[in-house]
Amino acid sequence: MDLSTKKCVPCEGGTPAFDPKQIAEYREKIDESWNVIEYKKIVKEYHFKNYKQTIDFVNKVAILSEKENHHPVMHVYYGKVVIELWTHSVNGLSENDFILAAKIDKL
Ligand SMILES: C[C@H](O)[C@H](O)[C@H]1CNC2=NC(N)=NC(=O)C2=N1
Repeated sequence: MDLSTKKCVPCEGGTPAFDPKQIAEYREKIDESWNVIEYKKIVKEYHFKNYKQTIDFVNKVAILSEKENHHPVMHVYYGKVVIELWTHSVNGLSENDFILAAKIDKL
């Protein structure tokens, strides 16, 4: 199943965050360059030639996030963006995080 073809869906309140087994399963569905941090979030660095390309990418991610109604934390540097994904409403990881990761990697 190509996660990038799925749509993020609002998390019902009370939905539990993914457990380590689910995280391991979904981890295999996204690029290996994503790192799982303490079973709480997934993080990936993107590198660019200059600041304009960096900001162009950030804007594309912002537009995608609005469309999916699922938003990453983005740390923006001169030629690098560090993207952190987790689901705030469950204070951990959900399928939405892995869907958005797959979509971001296709931008
Ligand atoms: C009301 C709105 O749907 C929610 O606040 C959405 C917005 N974007 C979100 N993004 C992320 N990463 N986690 C959320 O729980 C979340 N919730």
